[in-house]
Amino acid sequence: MRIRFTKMQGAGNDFVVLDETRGRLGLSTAQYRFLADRHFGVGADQILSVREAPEPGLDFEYVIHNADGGEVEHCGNGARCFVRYVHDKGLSERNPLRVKVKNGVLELKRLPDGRVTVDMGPPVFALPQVPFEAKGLKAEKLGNFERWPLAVPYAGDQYVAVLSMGNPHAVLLVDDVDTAPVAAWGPLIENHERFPRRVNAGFLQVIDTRTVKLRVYERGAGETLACGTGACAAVVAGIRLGWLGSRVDVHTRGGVLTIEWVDTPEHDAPVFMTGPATPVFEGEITVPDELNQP
Ligand SMILES: N[C@H](CCC[C@H](N)C(=O)O)C(=O)O
Repeated sequence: MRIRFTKMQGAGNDFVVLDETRGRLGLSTAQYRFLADRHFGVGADQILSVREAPEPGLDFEYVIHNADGGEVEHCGNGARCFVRYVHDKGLSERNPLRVKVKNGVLELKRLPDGRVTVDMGPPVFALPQVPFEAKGLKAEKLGNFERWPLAVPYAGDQYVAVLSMGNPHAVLLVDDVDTAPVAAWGPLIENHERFPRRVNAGFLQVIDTRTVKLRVYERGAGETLACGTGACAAVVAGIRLGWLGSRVDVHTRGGVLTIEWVDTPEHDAPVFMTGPATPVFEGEITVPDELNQP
């Protein structure tokens, strides 16, 4: 199958974007994996599909697949690229856009300077909704949050903050992101048995109450240069743990994301993320039909 795509990146987190507003491509997991492959395909952390809105009052549906081909609930950097793509392709002039994702609706607003602010919705802390299995563990209370001792093979118990931004996150505090064991511990945390649907592992270094550095070993993609939902999860955790203020610049290896969240007694305010969204190139590629097994 011959398909057209647009390559985009948001703070170095890179995407293949597909226009499915005029019909579904019907790609299989193996075909998504092919598109993301950096040697045999286009190469990307995630594949983003732009689809017709499933119901009135919404502008589009936004569907995300990780580089491993699995469909996921959310992608923050991708959401910024989504609105840039829709406007550049003339699919809509509305700003902000309201788009349906797996677990909710996002509002995407392009700013005059070209950056995009996304209303990422509220964080979710209920462990069964992350999901995280805490049975038999004793949490460490800190600020108005808790951290859980995660047994990391060969590294002992590592305390992580656990929450969801629609997708699951485990946030670990480190002294220095540049020397943190991201490559070694990332896959061990991603595939930890206490996360039944795996997890994105964030390595957070606090510089001051308004500034952090972050590396994320992403579920289904490995370490990326930036992770939007990971930045949101890290800042929300840092605020609740008492380390951060309500507006934080997150320095990732691919750029800076600004996250804003006002903690309230119910902890259910929406998280706002602002950052870049950049088209890189247009292309066409033949996706092997023999990969189209269910
Ligand atoms: N790997 C993530 C999806 C992409 C998230 C990330 N690229 C972002 O910008 O939020 C997951 O499996 O939940």
